[in-house]
Amino acid sequence: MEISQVQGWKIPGKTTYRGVNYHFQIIPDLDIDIANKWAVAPTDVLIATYPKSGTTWMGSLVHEILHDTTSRPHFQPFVEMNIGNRPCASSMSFNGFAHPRVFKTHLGYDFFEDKIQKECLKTIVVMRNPKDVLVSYYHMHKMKHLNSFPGSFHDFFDLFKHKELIFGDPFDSCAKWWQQRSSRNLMIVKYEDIIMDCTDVVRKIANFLGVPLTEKRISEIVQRGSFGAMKEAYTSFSGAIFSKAFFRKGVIGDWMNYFNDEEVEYINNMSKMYFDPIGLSFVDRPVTQ
Ligand SMILES: Nc1ncnc2c1ncn2[C@@H]1O[C@H](COP(=O)(O)OS(=O)(=O)O)[C@@H](OP(=O)(O)O)[C@H]1O
Repeated sequence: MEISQVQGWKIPGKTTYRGVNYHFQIIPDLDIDIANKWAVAPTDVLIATYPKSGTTWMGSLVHEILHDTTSRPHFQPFVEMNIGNRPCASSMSFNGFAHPRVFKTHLGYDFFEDKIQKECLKTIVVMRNPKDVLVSYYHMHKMKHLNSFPGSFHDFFDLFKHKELIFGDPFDSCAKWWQQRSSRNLMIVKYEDIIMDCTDVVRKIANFLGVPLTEKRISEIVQRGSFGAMKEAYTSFSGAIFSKAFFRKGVIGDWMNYFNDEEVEYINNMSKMYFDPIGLSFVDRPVTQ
């Protein structure tokens, strides 16, 4: 399929702001209001990601660390958009949630700079290797709620090359967050590290959030955060279709089943350009331990 044909495909309600595409559910006064409406409480936590990088997973781990709950699944509101029937945080003026409140966002660092640097908003950023992100994002676009993207993975890759993806370019997003990695209130976690050693990641997050956890509780959180356990909980609550959007394969390296040689070369060059100079790298193949 030609890219021109795929470009005829309509991203539902696409709106563009400062050269980046956003989704229709995003509130229109995006530029000023989202962060401004938010009176940050000292215990608030923001989980920031480029889509398909492990947002739901981190949301669940953080919720369990903070709230010590046994009920599931947990849904944290997105700052900028409604998911299903759940209102976005800004439409509720960030009130009405149990403290400590946990919010999610796919927006970039620029939107939250003041909140993080001046108001000490604790922020956990999850990043994932962009190759697997693109494959996961492609599968999400195949779904009905994103107008069932009609093209192949290669067509989707072209949208990425043309900087047409919703929420912009994964390289831009990761590079901007990574450059802030020494900020006191910011913690960056790589999806691949959670896969490889979830216990260590849970311990570090608990430490960052100032929550003491017993070893028993840590292992419970890790077990409840496993792909199988989470998928089961979400499927029984929301049905298989919804659950498939957020729990598809959950592995490192699925990109190898989709990328052609040119795409591998293109994306490796992007990594050289964006990530090498700032010392950011990702594991992008399964690691045998
Ligand atoms: N517990 C656990 N373990 C391993 N992997 C997991 C887990 N939970 C979610 N996932 C994988 O994360 C991908 C979805 O990312 P997001 O939650 O960020 O999606 S979204 O942006 O909120 O739509 C999606 O990746 P892919 O499987 O590659 O599509 C999910 O399967």
